[in-house]
Amino acid sequence: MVTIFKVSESHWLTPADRDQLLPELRASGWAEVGDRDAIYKELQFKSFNQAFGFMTRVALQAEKMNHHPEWFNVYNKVQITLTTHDCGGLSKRDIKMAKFIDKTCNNC
Ligand SMILES: C[C@H](O)[C@H](O)[C@H]1CNC2=NC(N)=NC(=O)C2=N1
Repeated sequence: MVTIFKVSESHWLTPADRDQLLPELRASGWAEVGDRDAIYKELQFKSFNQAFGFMTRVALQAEKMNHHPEWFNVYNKVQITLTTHDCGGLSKRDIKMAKFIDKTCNNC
């Protein structure tokens, strides 16, 4: 008898998950936060208009996923921290959101 464990997307990432999933995000500019189990990236756009348009698209995705970034915007810069509050650290939702962010900002 095979037992299949379905791990929810908001489950804490195991070390093996991290070894598999984080290198790709590090390569696109994400960094692990020193004092939190979270990942961080700074984005710079051509204008505030571009930055806010990006934030609008991410906000809609956040609502769709029920997974919200911690972010800070000054003019054309957006600082983003991703972590899963429900599990107190990184989960697959953070990986999914980071990939969406990278796709949406066209490697800005
Ligand atoms: C009540 C609501 O569903 C939860 O608080 C959701 C909302 N958005 C969230 N966003 C993030 N980043 N982590 C969460 O655990 C989370 N949980």
